[in-house]
Amino acid sequence: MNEQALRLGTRRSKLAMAQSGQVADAVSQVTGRPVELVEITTYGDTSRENLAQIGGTGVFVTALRDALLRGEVDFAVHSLKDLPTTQPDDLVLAAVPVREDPRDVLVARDGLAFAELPNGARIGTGSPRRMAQLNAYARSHGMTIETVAIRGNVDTRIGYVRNGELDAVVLAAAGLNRIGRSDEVTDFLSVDTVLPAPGQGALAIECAADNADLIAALGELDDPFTRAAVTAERSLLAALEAGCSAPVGALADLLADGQIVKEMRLRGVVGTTDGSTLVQLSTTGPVPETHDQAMALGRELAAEMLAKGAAGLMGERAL
Ligand SMILES: NCc1[nH]cc(CCC(=O)O)c1CC(=O)O
Repeated sequence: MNEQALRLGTRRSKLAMAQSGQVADAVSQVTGRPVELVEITTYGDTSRENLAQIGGTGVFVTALRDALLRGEVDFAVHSLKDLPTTQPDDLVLAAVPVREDPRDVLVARDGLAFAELPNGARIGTGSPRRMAQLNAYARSHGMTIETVAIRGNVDTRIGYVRNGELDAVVLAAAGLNRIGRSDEVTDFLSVDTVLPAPGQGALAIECAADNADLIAALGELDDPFTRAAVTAERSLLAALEAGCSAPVGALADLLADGQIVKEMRLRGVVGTTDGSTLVQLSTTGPVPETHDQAMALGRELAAEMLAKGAAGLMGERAL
């Protein structure tokens, strides 16, 4: 047994440390080698600028990828929804483990559910996708809400509710689960109301393309269904030519008849942040067995969404 430690490059945010720690344990199990966390600071961590202005969530990923390419670390763990859809040739996603809860959740004052928020409620989120869908829901249900652009880590966001600045914030269930704060959730938003970001709730374990032994070892942590689902979701995002800060939601899941998995369904949404227009479509097909088949499912839905005017809704990048 090779006892040399594997170096895992991670951001130092609480969420990144939590998910890297969990993956480190799993990698240790399958490789029999100790895993050492190497902290790397990214521009996205230090900048207080609006995410859309500094080039979207890719800013979190670049520094980790640079460390991988320089050989300073052996592998890295990313939130899949923060990964740009183009994969560099010299890096591979060696594993996409089983996805966590993909839903968005509400953390509101006084334990309120979304439908219980009073008129005029101020809801914080930095995500145009969440704004578009929350505003669309409010419009069609006779609610008035105000979506407020916020940034910061999970603690900062929840802090806006605790200090009374906002009535609620919207976060990903997976992130709260991973840092052990799921008890803060006051409402799980149905994916029929708010479709999550492509890849939300899933992690990607990335390493250098020439590291065949490590790729093979990490592959044991791969879940083929999660990989097929997130591949289809990200293919949709790429085919819409939307960036990671675009108002695009996507979720693929398996349709089963009893115990027997029949098909994969892919749902997609794109809208204006004020919620006045949403294009929301779904398609189903055989469960993809190859990367190309998963990509094709995403492209197919993108073509249908573009035919319904999706492109015109993505002009507004920021906020
Ligand atoms: N946008 C930042 C981000 N990237 C990944 C997660 C955690 C959830 C996940 O892994 O999908 C979060 C926090 C959030 O959106 O609340």
